[in-house]
Amino acid sequence: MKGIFITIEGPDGAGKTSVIKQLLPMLEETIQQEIVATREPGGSRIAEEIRELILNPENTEMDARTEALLYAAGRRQHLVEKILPALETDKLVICDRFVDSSLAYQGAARGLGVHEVAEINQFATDNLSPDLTLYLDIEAHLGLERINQNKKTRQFDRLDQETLEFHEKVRSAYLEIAKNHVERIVQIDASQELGTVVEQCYQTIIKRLKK
Ligand SMILES: Nc1ncnc2c1ncn2[C@@H]1O[C@H](COP(=O)(O)OP(=O)(O)O)[C@@H](O)[C@H]1O
Ligand SMILES: Cc1cn([C@H]2C[C@H](O)[C@@H](COP(=O)(O)OP(=O)(O)O)O2)c(=O)[nH]c1=O
Repeated sequence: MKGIFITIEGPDGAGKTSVIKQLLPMLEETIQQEIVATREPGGSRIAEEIRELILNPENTEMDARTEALLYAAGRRQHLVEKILPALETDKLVICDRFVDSSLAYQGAARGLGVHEVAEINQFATDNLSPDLTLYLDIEAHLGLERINQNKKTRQFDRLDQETLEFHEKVRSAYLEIAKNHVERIVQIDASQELGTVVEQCYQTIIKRLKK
């Protein structure tokens, strides 16, 4: 498999969606390889249906393990339908969120255990790990402030109902995961101006592609 698998991670409001939007045309201009941009939760028809179920603000009674299993199930379907076929045909796949999100949100913040959630995801992904992960780091309250400022343009989902404390746990878990996987994860300060964050992401990807 010659494709390259890049994931973008970070707390809510870190700027993942905004960064990817600007990054794509920059990459398309400079590299020959075809790019497939996708996102989790979702990214395929069945996985988008699972996304609706997980993020529906009315599903307040959803159990934490059910939530973790649904994310893993959606991930499996998305992987089989979209990511693996792209990698098998040598494409560059850029995915907004992947397993690290489940480790941080369900494993750490929900308290299910990072190790336990890693195990169900190893089953779901058959141990596929990204070649590179850009971790956009931001303090939880800053990410939430960004989202609140732009509430009208963004859908309010079930995880947005969580407390600041929950989002702080997410961020601490990401920092720990990044520290433990320096060979794969590059940490970028997402509190900088958007243009600077995009440029740093771009340079990191180009450096990885030259390897
Ligand atoms: N570097 C930045 N500086 C200031 N605002 C930003 C920056 N990056 C993103 N934003 C704004 O913050 C909000 C959340 O960004 P978004 O890209 O949706 O984040 P995410 O996908 O990580 O949740 C958006 O309104 C976006 O315009
Ligand atoms: C992929 C994934 C996302 N999530 C959460 C993070 C987000 O709060 C929510 C929706 O993800 P997303 O649509 O990426 O939201 P945002 O643009 O705010 O980052 O799902 C998990 O809890 N576990 C996971 O495995």
